[in-house]
Amino acid sequence: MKIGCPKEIKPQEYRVGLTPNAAREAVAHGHTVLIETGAGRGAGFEDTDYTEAGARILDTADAVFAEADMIVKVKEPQARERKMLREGQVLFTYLHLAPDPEQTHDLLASGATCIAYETVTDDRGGLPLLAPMSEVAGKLAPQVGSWTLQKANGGRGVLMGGVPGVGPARVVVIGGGVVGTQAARVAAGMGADVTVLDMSLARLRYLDDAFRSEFKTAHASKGNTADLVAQADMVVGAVLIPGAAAPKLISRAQLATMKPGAVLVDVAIDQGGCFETSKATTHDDPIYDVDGIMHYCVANMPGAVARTSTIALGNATMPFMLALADKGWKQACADDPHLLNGLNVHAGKLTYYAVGKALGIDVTSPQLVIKS
Ligand SMILES: NC(=O)C1=CN([C@@H]2O[C@H](COP(=O)(O)OP(=O)(O)OC[C@H]3O[C@@H](n4cnc5c(N)ncnc54)[C@H](O)[C@@H]3O)[C@@H](O)[C@H]2O)C=CC1
Ligand SMILES: CC(=O)C(=O)O
Ligand SMILES: [Mg+2]
Repeated sequence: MKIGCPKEIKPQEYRVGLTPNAAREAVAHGHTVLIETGAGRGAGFEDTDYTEAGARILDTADAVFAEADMIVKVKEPQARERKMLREGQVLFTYLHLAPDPEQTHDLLASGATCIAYETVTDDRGGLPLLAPMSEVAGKLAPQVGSWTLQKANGGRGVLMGGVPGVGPARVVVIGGGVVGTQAARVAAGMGADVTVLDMSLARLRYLDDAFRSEFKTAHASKGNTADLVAQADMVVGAVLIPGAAAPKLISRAQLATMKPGAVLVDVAIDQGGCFETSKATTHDDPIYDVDGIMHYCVANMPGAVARTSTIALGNATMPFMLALADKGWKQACADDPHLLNGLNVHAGKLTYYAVGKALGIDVTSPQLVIKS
């Protein structure tokens, strides 16, 4: 199979879909690997690293899309990339379709087969291709949130760890999954007073067992959430219902109950955001103010630490990329129900129920699609 990897074109996105190590493995499996020139540079990989791994360098994204049977990327395809997709081609990348009707319609129109990293599952109920980027974004959240809390950035002017005689910042994390756990650990490590809210009692039990000395837990009832948010200096939004649009957990009216200059970091923004006032921002212009509350809503946070993120993502995607290339997408998905859960679009049909529900589009069962 010909596997193509274009340079990412989303603003300030420096990750790349294939590392030289992944390219080397694919070549060892008998595949041809096509890399757009400069695709890896932002993550510290030169064209020569790829040619030494046995890949071929092409001059343009158009050439990569035209020749490749499968495109491996990081971010959801941008409008220009969507025009280059074609029937029969496989796209393997993050998609986040539920909050993105335009992208969904373009992918359906392309006729391509689109497998979303974020809905591939594993045996333990996890999301193995989302987890590494959630670990990164979770660790970044208190870092960017503490920067936003600084006075010059519109924040409250509160230091995360406080100083002797002055208490620490209060940080509330809503959603105690991968992002939430990492965010809570880093915020606690910075000396903040941290509480993690989750709907799942099983998850709260686990967090309490593992991290009781570092942070507190609370059930994410509306009342608890409202009380804690009103006292918070920083709130991190980290909830997920896989593949679905994020539930809105803080309304605009609630902002008036918060401390002026408090900070909302909405990591769940890639699924539409979990605060009513969230709208996606970029690394170029990451923060904005609504009613005196500072919002940070960058939808590709891990792009800021592109080298760490690229290597972590590549470690996770490699076995799935190789299965898709070795067996073809249909057989690979038939053999692995977890990979089949990643199938969101095939030949003009939507195949993921939570996306169909969010966008009001009919869904065809992925099991039916692989039998056809
Ligand atoms: N902005 C960015 O750059 C990035 C965003 N993300 C996003 O971060 C979000 C969280 O991802 P993960 O931590 O990997 O998900 P996860 O599945 O590990 O954790 C989500 C948690 O939210 C909880 N939850 C669901 N509904 C809730 C509610 N109404 N109230 C309280 N808790 C609730 C679940 O019980 C679960 O523990 C996702 O939307 C993901 O796509 C991930 C990486 C990068
Ligand atoms: C998960 C995701 O959307 C990202 O890493 O950018
Ligand atoms: Mg994202």
